[in-house]
Amino acid sequence: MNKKIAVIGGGNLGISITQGLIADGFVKPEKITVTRRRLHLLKELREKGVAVDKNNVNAVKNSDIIIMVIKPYQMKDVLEEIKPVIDPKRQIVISAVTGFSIDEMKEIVGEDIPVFRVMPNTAIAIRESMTCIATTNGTQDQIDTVTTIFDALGKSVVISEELMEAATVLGACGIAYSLRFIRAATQGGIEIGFDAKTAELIASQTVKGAANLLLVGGNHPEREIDKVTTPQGCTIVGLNEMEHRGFSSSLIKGIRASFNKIAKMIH
Ligand SMILES: NC(=O)C1=CN([C@@H]2O[C@H](COP(=O)(O)OP(=O)(O)OC[C@H]3O[C@@H](n4cnc5c(N)ncnc54)[C@H](OP(=O)(O)O)[C@@H]3O)[C@@H](O)[C@H]2O)C=CC1
Ligand SMILES: O=C(O)[C@@H]1CCC=N1
Repeated sequence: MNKKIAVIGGGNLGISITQGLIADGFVKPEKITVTRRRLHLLKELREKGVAVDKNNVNAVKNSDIIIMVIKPYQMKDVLEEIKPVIDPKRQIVISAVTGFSIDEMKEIVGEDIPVFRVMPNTAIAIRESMTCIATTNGTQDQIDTVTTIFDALGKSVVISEELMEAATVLGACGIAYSLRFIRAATQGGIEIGFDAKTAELIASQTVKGAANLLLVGGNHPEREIDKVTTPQGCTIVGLNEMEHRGFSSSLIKGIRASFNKIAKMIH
């Protein structure tokens, strides 16, 4: 990709996005400027050739795409700071900031600046993110550009903004739910004989394989489950015991609890 990118907020997520973008040369390091106040914490990126700067205005002036990765309470001030140098004809603003709406952004930067909201997850660091993308004023060309960026960092889907909170729960919080499944499976594996490292390897690769049966194979989960569950076998016994104890139900209720919480955090 031959665009210049400013990553405003080089913290956990900003660094992960930058690392993902420069991996395999998708974007040349010198085309990216990452900003934060404590510049010394960007030493590793600087050593890889990424430009680092304390000055958000300079970074924005020199870029085509501006990615906001600061905390929600910092958004108003930083958007106001960069607003005078954003050129609506040439630039787009992408925000990964949880709970800051497109309307709130447009109120600060103006209606004519193309604004996107994205919800990636932390697997973006290894370019395996699921990223949901929303816009209300981006053109198809701009949507294609944003999609190309996040497809290079995993998979992406364009959704309506009303679904952003749901996307946060299923995609971003989902990393934690999935990892807790792997952790619990690992603990079960230890109980039935494996050392912790081997149990974790088996549990993790098994989850990856199961996910790929759907992503690569294109099948419905229950079809794949049917293939594993031998009549009167051990899988169905274990699976039914998990369901009797509320496996699917607890996941669905947990997702709803997260969703209720995010709704309260935002409104
Ligand atoms: N989708 C997901 O899975 C996740 C999404 N998020 C979202 O991403 C955003 C960032 O989260 P995260 O990376 O964890 O937070 P961090 O605190 O790690 O990063 C924010 C960075 O912004 C920098 N910063 C603060 N003020 C300014 C400023 N005025 N100009 C430039 N940089 C500034 C800070 O560095 P310094 O203090 O040195 O300036 C800090 O490194 C949040 O809005 C959060 O909601 C977060 C986690 C997961
Ligand atoms: O737990 C949270 O509130 C944030 C939102 C997405 C991931 N972490």
